[in-house]
Amino acid sequence: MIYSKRYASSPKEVKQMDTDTLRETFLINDLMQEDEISLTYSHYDRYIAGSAVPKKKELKLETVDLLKAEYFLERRELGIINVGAKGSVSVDGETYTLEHKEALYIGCGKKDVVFKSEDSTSPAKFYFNSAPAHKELPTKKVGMQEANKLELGSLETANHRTVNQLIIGGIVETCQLQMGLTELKTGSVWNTMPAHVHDRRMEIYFYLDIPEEQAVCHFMGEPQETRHVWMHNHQAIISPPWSIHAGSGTSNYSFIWGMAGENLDYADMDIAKIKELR
Ligand SMILES: O=C(O)C(=O)C[C@H](O)C(=O)CO
Ligand SMILES: [Zn+2]
Repeated sequence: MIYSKRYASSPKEVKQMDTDTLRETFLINDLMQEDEISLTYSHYDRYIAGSAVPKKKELKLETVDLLKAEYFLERRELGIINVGAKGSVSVDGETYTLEHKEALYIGCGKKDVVFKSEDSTSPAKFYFNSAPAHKELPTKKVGMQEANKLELGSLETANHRTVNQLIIGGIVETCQLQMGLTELKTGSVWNTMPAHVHDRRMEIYFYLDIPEEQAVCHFMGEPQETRHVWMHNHQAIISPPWSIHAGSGTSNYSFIWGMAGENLDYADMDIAKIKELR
């Protein structure tokens, strides 16, 4: 298992950071390694982002010492989205097949979570997020057809996109986790514009579908004190609750957003006016 921990930083601290420090503190660039589970534990809302790519062998989600738990989901819930080829997740012996871009929610209390690929020449690539949970809730699979879809932006402002809300109230009951997958239309490059903050929830963006040789410039920081981090395919970035999180690509792309914190209200955002960004 590849495992790391990230501390929380204050706006004052982030203001002083150079490129390397900013990347070490917020960028997650060890995801999607074959036959490995990678985990990053953030002190923001004790959120975990990780991946599992079972190529030659099945991968079991084991607990880590930091959790001081008998098993990974003893006090946590888990959301998984498959960004690779067909695979399955077995949850205490029950198997859920996940096609490309299908999601699975697993409530706390499940002891045995095992990731498998259908075909080792074309493995499944599972991206997952986990947050502390206070009660057991049913496991549920959600396909892209079941997603709650928001059509946002326009081609004129280069931000026409579909926000597919997958693990969200009304579709799946969770304790504090929300996850979804946003896809930008051809010709649109800006996600989450106008940008926002939500002091009540932290968030992590995981970028995917970025073509080879292209990249996304992710913007973070307080709305009047922004910084940027260049992102490549299958990298993720932690957004503190006080930070904007938005990006512009050199082509269109997709990203998975996941968040947790004080509430489960997706629409609870404080918009940062474009003209007031600095
Ligand atoms: O493109 C968007 O807009 C998003 O996908 C926004 C995220 O869902 C988000 O930041 C939710 O807080
Ligand atoms: Zn957000």
